[in-house]
Amino acid sequence: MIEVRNLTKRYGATTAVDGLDFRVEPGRVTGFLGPNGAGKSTTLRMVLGLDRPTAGEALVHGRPYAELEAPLRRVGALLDAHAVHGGRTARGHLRWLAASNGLPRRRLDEVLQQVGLAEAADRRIKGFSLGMRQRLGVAAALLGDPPVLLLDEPVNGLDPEGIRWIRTLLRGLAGEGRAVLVSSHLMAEMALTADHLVVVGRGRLLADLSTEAFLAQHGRTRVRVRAVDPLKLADLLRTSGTAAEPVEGGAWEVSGAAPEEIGALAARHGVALYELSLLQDSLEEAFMRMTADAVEYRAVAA
Ligand SMILES: Nc1ncnc2c1ncn2[C@@H]1O[C@H](COP(=O)(O)OP(=O)(O)OP(=O)(O)O)[C@@H](O)[C@H]1O
Repeated sequence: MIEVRNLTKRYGATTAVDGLDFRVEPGRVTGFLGPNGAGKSTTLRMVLGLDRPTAGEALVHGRPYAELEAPLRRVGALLDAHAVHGGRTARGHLRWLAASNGLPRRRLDEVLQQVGLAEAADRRIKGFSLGMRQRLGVAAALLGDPPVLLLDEPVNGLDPEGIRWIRTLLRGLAGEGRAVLVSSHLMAEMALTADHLVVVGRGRLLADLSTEAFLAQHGRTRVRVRAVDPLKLADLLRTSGTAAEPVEGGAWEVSGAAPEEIGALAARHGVALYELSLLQDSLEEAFMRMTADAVEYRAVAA
């Protein structure tokens, strides 16, 4: 388990992480989300002992990372897929990591197989595509068979098949009871992968709840309705007291009413419908709405 308590990091006048508190529980994938500059990477670096907190603490299995014995057996991490020696082969890179952590040699072939790099094991990393480097980074994270995994943007550079592979892998690892923390900007992907979300903005905690609860709290639902006679429908909606907005193609989007209510209303007034459907915000839309005030850099309209 990862536990972050009042975690704070200041760089001069910039407060990158501002009193964060959250836990990453075993048995689920926790998505770590936030706009650019929100403090995600800084937090992950502090969890891994690569940066020292200005205040507060980040604990893995109840201890700071630096105090863990054989850390690769306790927590696996993928931070920067480029931070590898290009002159080494994939197997050479993993062999060096395994030796420095006292891990058995048989793990090399197991993880190379698991990430789909068995064929490329003896090629030099400098010839690897970004996707292959990501896979190698995942292999390194899995090498010690750790109960905690921490991955910063693991799907960067992966093609659709690779993205699907990461999703299945992470869900499988959580299914085995591991604690998985994964940061990503790809909301559609997070909606499919993460059971739980920790959302940060300007270094502060904005939300810590299940993906389902996040969507229920921050996503809107509307009813899309389209009738044979658009003018009749418009009149009906206007007099019904619902909040309705016209959209393209003569359709309307109604908020604050269920499809059943709109359908029954239309039937009572003899308005034949072509379409009646419930629209739910995607995780991306819900996320954009909740973080709108916490975006550090945004395009300003000229
Ligand atoms: N070494 C550093 N020195 C000074 N400021 C830093 C340093 N590292 C990060 N920052 C600042 O801290 C803030 C948080 O940065 P961080 O990289 O943690 O955000 P992030 O959420 O990971 O962003 P992104 O999604 O863009 O990767 C930013 O304002 C950044 O400029």
